[in-house]
Amino acid sequence: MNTNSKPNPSPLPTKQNAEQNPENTNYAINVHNLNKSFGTKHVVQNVSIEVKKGHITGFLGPNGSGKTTTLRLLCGLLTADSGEGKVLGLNFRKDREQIKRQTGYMTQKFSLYDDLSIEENLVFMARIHELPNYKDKVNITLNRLKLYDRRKQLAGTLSGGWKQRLALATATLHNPKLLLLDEPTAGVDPKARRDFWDEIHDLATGGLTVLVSTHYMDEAERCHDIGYILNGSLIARGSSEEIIKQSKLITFEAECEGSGETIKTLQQQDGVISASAFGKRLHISGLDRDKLLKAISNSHTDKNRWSEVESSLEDVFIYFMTDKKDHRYSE
Ligand SMILES: Nc1ncnc2c1ncn2[C@@H]1O[C@H](COP(=O)(O)OP(=O)(O)OP(=O)(O)O)[C@@H](O)[C@H]1O
Repeated sequence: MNTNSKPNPSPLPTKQNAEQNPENTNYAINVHNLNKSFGTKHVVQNVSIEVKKGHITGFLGPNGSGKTTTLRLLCGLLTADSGEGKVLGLNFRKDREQIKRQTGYMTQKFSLYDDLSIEENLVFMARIHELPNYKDKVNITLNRLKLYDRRKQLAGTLSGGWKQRLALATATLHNPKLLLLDEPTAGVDPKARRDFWDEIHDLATGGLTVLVSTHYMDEAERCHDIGYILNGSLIARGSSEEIIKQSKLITFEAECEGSGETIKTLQQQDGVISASAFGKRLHISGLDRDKLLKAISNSHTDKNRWSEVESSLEDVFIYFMTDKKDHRYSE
């Protein structure tokens, strides 16, 4: 299956309704028709997004689809070419400085000073934010993120998980109302990722609104809502369950080891959007049940081993990335 080209499919229904009123104070973000170009490249195209206060929204999409640019536009780090609306109750184009002050931003590279200790990194950040009583705030943050015992350790000597924890500490030290996380768990182990997400949920329960860009399905499932961006357009928006349902994707699974040949045969069948092996299971997805059943019978696998299962978020995202236009969003 050729997945190299990435066309823009027609948008799926998004969660847009009367609640979009920019004055609605339940929303931390309520921005419409956001556009941004770099030279001739239209990187963010008419993106409209609303995020409730205290919600965690995940942005997914292929590399270069515009996730980071969208995050940066929303928090005032980049200027939009056009668009309107409010972020944290402020005009997102005119009040960028105020929005930035109330935003925490954690990048994939963690932006730490390796030659400073954990505590010195936090003190430095506190001074940048001109925080009053900064020593108290640093101590509270050290304790909250369980960094106190290591506070004298140089950041450059920390493992990936501890660096991530320190980066989260520096991004939240000033008690922001909005937290942006750009692929925050790339390269950290599963335990550190889990602890990180527990902390993010605690912060959200306390009212912090979180936007996170990620390539991980399990992280997407931990978000309250997801936005899928393809070629600069927001093509799907909702909870993971809603996105799976909206896609109308049908998936069959078989308990058998799939040889490369079987998978190849399945991939070439009419109506098959994706076919792949997961350990001892084969998985095929498409939009037309009859065509999928025909593909199964053409694949020389035991028909009785196949059963229809609920599509996963990963199945749906692979579907969004395929170039088989004839399969898209057919009723
Ligand atoms: N400052 C810039 N100047 C020119 N082009 C840029 C700039 N920032 C981003 N781009 C381009 O805009 C497009 C979208 O980039 P962006 O970083 O938003 O994508 P992304 O979805 O976050 O990608 P990834 O998953 O790889 O991080 C890419 O083609 C990128 O090269």
